[in-house]
Amino acid sequence: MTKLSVNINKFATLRNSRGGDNPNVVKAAVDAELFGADGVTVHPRPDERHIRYNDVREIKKVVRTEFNIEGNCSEQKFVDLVLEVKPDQVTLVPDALNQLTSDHGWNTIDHQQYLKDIIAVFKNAAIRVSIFVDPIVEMVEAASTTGTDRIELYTEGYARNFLVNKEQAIAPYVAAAQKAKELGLGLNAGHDLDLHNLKYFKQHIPHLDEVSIGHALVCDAIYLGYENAVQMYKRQLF
Ligand SMILES: CC(=O)[C@@H](O)[C@H](O)COP(=O)(O)O
Ligand SMILES: NCC(=O)COP(=O)(O)O
Repeated sequence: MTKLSVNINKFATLRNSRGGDNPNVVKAAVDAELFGADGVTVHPRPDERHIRYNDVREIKKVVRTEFNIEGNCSEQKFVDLVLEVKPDQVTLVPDALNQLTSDHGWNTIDHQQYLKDIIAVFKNAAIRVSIFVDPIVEMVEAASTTGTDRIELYTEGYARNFLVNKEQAIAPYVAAAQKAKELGLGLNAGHDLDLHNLKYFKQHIPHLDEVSIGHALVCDAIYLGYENAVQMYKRQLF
């Protein structure tokens, strides 16, 4: 079974646009689970432009499935938050400061020692670790030496190329996923997955543990309703 973790960052973006508490992000987490999600993801950024650090603490209190916190571990504030909140999973993403959204995976070869050290910090706190990587076999191989439990394949390239040539788009992901399986790494995926491209991804990579989806799911929820949107995404994963 591939789990659907709903990324609720975009609820926070909407809330912050008016400065009040509508929509409430804790309710967005509770409802994601109520509507069938298998997990909740948040990605706090240093400027707190969407999910705030304090939201993460409040959301942790209500999540009954799996809580995944993504972010940049070069920020000590992020490391401290994760160690305090103790989610089920932390996903380490090599974002630059003020980046609009995540746009690349780790260079697991150049940053191998750094990753080993920081992953050990989270593993010592009994938090499962996943690292964000591009679909490159060599990066997956080096990831497997860092002590990470899982990798998350960065799927923006897949989503973009899917519209042009889906066979070509999926090919590097199949190769990276096979390598991860061979090396005993768990496998997550995310970024720009949507109702058009998700089923094909899952069909070609059946041993996928989890997808985290936010932007497209929240956009679909505007037209379809939140409950419908969550359930439609779930159905793509059967
Ligand atoms: C790592 C990743 O792909 C997601 O966390 C995505 O970047 C969402 O972050 P934003 O909501 O800030 O775009
Ligand atoms: N890890 C990816 C994620 O949480 C959501 O990415 P997106 O669906 O908002 O592009």
